[in-house]
Amino acid sequence: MFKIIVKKFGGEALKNIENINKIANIIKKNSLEKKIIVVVSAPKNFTDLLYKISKQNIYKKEEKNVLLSCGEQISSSILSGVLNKMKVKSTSLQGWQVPIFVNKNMEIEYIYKRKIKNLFKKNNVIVISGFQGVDKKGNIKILNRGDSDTSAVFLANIFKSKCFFYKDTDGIYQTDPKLIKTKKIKNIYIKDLIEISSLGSKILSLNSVKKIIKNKLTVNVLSFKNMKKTKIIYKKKNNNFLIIKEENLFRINYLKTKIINNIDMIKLTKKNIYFTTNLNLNLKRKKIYKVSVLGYNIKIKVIKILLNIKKYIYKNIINSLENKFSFLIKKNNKKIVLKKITKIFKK
Ligand SMILES: Nc1ncnc2c1ncn2[C@@H]1O[C@H](COP(=O)(O)OP(=O)(O)O)[C@@H](O)[C@H]1O
Ligand SMILES: N[C@@H](CC(=O)OP(=O)(O)O)C(=O)O
Repeated sequence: MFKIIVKKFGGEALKNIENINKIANIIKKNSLEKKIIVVVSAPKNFTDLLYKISKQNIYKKEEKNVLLSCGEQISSSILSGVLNKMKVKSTSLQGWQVPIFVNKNMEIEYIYKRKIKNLFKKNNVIVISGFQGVDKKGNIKILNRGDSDTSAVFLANIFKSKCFFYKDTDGIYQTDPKLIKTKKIKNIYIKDLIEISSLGSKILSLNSVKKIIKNKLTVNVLSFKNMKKTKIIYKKKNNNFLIIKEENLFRINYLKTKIINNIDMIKLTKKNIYFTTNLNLNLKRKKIYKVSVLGYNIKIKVIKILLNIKKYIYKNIINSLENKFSFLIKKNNKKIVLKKITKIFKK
């Protein structure tokens, strides 16, 4: 059998025709030696818009799924069209055409290989819509937010192929490089990616990281602009990675997460502060961000961080665990807080 590789392109890569041309050139180059499964998500912000539309209470569940999955259909058809125009033999497939079976928990259950294999007899590239599939009754189903990464990883697993995730950043940085200037992390231990993703980080979805680990898949996260990357490693090195993650509580539906429901103030020692408290509901109307600091040996820095950013912390809601430390701030203070923390870790 011919060699297959999987390449996943996200919202950034598909947000305009300039980027689409760029990624089509990357695909074209590789398609000379290998068969390529390309997994796409919706153009940037498109799914957010569809979610807003779907909030109107007029749609049945089946129609909602059709609506929310249509961003990926736009991406896959356009990209396949651009590839064919460049003389790359390509075709597009939606989740139901493959088919990719999705269960009621919005998880991929099974993917049929036959159609993909057959189409590779006449095509070099198959562009598959991520984030979507079909149920046993033939209804279109979607996955969880961010899970077009998971579509890519499942496809890589059934074809035992390598998986490449193309981003607009050239790797994983200490914090979002679009917000402030920070250091790039050269290597990241795969299990640390779980921590990062479970905090709602945008790098790879949590479900996809779990699947990567379970099936020991080879993955790369690289830039579609310059091909630079952060290496994902399977052996733990003594690197003291550090990620500072900020997230808008309302985007990730924070009120549903465990941290908030569990604990009230527990312990305050010289080195560690172990407390958190329930969010009060009027928080809902405020623009509150959760900032999390992740990494080895961060505990000893917690007091220092707190002293530096005390005045920005919102209502002292703090939570510190093994390698994690989180607190809430108001949106306007995001940049200054991130700058202050990165400075502490520079020393
Ligand atoms: N620690 C980080 N390192 C790198 N990028 C980050 C980090 N935190 C947030 N980002 C943001 O994640 C974005 C890429 O993720 P995402 O939007 O999921 O990509 P896509 O959907 O295009 O694949 C980047 O544009 C970057 O601004
Ligand atoms: N479009 C879907 C799926 C996805 O994974 O998107 P992205 O790869 O752009 O994060 C979402 O917004 O959830």
